[in-house]
Amino acid sequence: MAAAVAPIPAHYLHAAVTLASHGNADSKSLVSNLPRRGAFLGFGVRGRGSSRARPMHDVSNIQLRAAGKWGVVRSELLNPKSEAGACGSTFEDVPHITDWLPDLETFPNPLKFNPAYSAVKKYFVDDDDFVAKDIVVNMENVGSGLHFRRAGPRDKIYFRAEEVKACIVTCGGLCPGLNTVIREIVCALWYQYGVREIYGIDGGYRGFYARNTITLNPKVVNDIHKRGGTILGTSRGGHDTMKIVDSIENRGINQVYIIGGDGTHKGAEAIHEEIIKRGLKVVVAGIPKTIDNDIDIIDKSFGFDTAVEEAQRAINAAHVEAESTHNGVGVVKLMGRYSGYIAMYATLASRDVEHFLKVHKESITLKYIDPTYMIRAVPSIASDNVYCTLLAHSAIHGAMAGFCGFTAGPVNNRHCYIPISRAVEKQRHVNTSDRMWARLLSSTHQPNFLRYEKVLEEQRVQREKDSNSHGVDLDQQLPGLTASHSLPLAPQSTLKPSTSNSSANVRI
Ligand SMILES: Nc1ncnc2c1ncn2[C@@H]1O[C@H](COP(=O)(O)OP(=O)(O)OP(=O)(O)O)[C@@H](O)[C@H]1O
Ligand SMILES: O=P(O)(O)OC[C@H]1O[C@](O)(CO)[C@@H](O)[C@@H]1O
Repeated sequence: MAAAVAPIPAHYLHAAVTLASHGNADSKSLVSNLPRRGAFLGFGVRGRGSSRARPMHDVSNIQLRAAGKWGVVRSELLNPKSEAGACGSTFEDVPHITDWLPDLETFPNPLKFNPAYSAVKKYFVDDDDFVAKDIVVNMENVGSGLHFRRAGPRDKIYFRAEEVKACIVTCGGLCPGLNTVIREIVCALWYQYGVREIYGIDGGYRGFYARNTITLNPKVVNDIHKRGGTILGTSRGGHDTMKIVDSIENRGINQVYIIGGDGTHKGAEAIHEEIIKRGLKVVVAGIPKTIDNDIDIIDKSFGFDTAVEEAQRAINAAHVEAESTHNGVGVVKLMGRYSGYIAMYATLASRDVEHFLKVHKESITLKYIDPTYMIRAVPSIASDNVYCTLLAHSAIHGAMAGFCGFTAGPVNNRHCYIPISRAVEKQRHVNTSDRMWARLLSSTHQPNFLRYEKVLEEQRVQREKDSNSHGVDLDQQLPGLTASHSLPLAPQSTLKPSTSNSSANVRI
């Protein structure tokens, strides 16, 4: 039985190669202990509405109380509303429809009269609640760092049910859970806020001006969460800001729910800015979707857990194939673009990996499995379904409360409204110098690929210890690799069959 390589450092992470399994998970917790004593947070921040500054005792859910009055710098409507608070804290707020339409009427949130929700103690979120991006603190910097507006229903809303005309669009690649988000936006608008006009945009951004809309209601979406894909269709390209906003204006749409990845969100930001320029009473709400998990700030994107779960099936198959053959090697290709998270988590979850291709100058039997499109086309698993529900609810509560130009998502497990510009500022990718990577290497008994010279040195020492007892020349383990390479997959070209799900005999 031969062994194989995984994971591969971030910039190479597209394929995970699997084989022999190792146990020995590193169970160290990533999160350091939070201080037990209460921390007094008295911030001088501005919030919507006003309340007294109070001490807070739970730094994992910091609720920042406003000390001053709300104010908007109208000349800077298109920039993120960033506020500096005490202790080096920054409050990155999202736009609000009153920023450009200051005299809008407000209405009581109908959830007050909803039998399910009215029983909940303190159901409405305080307007001046924020969530800390970094919750691991030491006593000297408690409360510092970035904070985002907490998501959730507000007691006052800016839309009457009968005036709402909402639309939903899905863009970019497929991702498990898309249909669940669509379903929950429709059902929550319908049942929680009494909205009756909800439309689906057919086939991504270009559907705004090139296609007819699809009428959505709870009956139409009832079972769609059990299916993969998106009932609305999706596409890449076709973003024409002017045409899209013309279509929004002409159709009288006033709530736009945009589900997509970073490209989609850049498009959403452009639509939001054009809406402000035209002074329309229209809110744009983003729901981050990416199987790659590369959207920064939020804890995790929906569909990711489903993708990792589904990847296990391919990895298991590769493992069985490899184990059943003399010198068997299984190679599994996984999606992830430049981020590498699916490969990393799938590898860590399965541990079906061994770190080297040992060179015995004999044939290996290589089985290559490409499950990429299968992984993103499946329906979402239970945990993703629940997550999608919360995302959809966060988005509609935010839109009904007049927030806009935001994307909704969990930050340290608390749902927030994040300015789109901030969410797409940079793409996240696997960090090969953080604890998770170290955990992965240790759990799968792999060397630190980034310090190749050191690895070679360690091997040399090991070889001396082994005193040639195995008859393996370790100098030949990684043929063709120079110290500048970080990826010990020298025979990569031979490991890359042209067809998917193929098998090959490779001599190395
Ligand atoms: N910079 C941009 N400005 C405006 N629109 C954009 C921009 N980048 C991408 N878009 C639009 O967003 C849509 C989706 O973009 P893209 O294909 O990059 O997928 P994505 O949203 O990043 O999702 P995925 O994670 O699946 O790749 C396309 O319709 C594209 O035209
Ligand atoms: O749908 P397409 O155009 O084949 O794109 C595939 C890409 O889309 C994603 O699934 C999502 O961005 C990537 O992981 C993958 O590289």
